[in-house]
Amino acid sequence: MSSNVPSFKSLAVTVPKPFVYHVEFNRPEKVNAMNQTMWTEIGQCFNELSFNPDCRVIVVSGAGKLFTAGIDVKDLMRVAPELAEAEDVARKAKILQQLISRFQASFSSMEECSKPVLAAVHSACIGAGVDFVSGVDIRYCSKDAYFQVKEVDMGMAADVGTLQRLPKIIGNQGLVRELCLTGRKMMADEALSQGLVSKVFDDKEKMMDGVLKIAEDIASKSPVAVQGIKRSLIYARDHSVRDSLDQIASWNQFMLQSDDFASAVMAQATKSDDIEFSKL
Ligand SMILES: CC/C=C\C=C\CC(=O)SCCNC(=O)CCNC(=O)[C@H](O)C(C)(C)COP(=O)(O)OP(=O)(O)OC[C@H]1O[C@@H](n2cnc3c(N)ncnc32)[C@H](O)[C@@H]1OP(=O)(O)O
Repeated sequence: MSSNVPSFKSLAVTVPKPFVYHVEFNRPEKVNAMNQTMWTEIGQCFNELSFNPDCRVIVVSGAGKLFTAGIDVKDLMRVAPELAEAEDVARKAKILQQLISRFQASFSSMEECSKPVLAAVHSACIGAGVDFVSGVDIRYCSKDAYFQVKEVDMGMAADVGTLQRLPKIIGNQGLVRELCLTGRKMMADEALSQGLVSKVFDDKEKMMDGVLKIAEDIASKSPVAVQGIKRSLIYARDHSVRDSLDQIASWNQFMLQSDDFASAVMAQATKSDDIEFSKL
């Protein structure tokens, strides 16, 4: 295995295609429930891959029978004694503030990662799983998949991304509220028709083949173009059109001077598809 492939306890990282990194949630015996180790490692993984020049695209999936059962509730309960010992509401709140901020930073790392992140979901994607997929660039699933914003059944408002990002992915605001307020399962066909996922595959095997092909296609493009597109789309989501036009003008005043632009324009003009871009 190349030294440029990070190694973790709760995530399995491989390189199935040139420049395509596959990150697998790897606690199959606990249906990929997210314990403290996994929350920490998710942040470390995407921060590391963001600056890894051998990585151009990242595909995330779950090992075993389902994508993820959400937060590891047993692990979460370990915070209870610490809270009980804290003197008063201000001290208890500080402990929770730190925990929530750490988890939020972990799930913002996919968005902050300069490389596109594609999620391939099979079977269940529950609770924190929906927070996670709301933070990636493109979602795919298999026919047996469902998405469940389960936090309401735990007596809490989701706090690591779903309520902030899902309404910007699904256009139907009433539907977002219904999903979050009832905790009902959104099945694959509904996820497709409402734009949460881009494609539904017959089964996990076909999904992984299909998603890796899409990732390979993206990885064959200029990394200057791909990283610029990701950054600018996220910027445009959060800013006005005017500000976003300024952002891309500032970006491209540098990036249009790159070798990638010159060689891609030449390849288009000469109808050549034999083009290799430097690592970024
Ligand atoms: C600051 C807070 C930040 C984030 C908060 C996020 C909130 C959420 O994520 S809410 C969602 C919480 N998750 C759930 O409610 C799901 C609970 N699990 C299930 O409903 C089921 O396990 C299942 C996903 C439907 C799968 O069922 P099945 O296939 O029958 O497997 P099981 O036998 O139930 O599970 C196998 C094994 O995994 C353990 N496990 C399952 N889910 C969790 C979990 N969320 N946390 C910890 N452990 C979990 C289960 O106990 C089994 O373990 P054994 O040791 O084999 O008993």
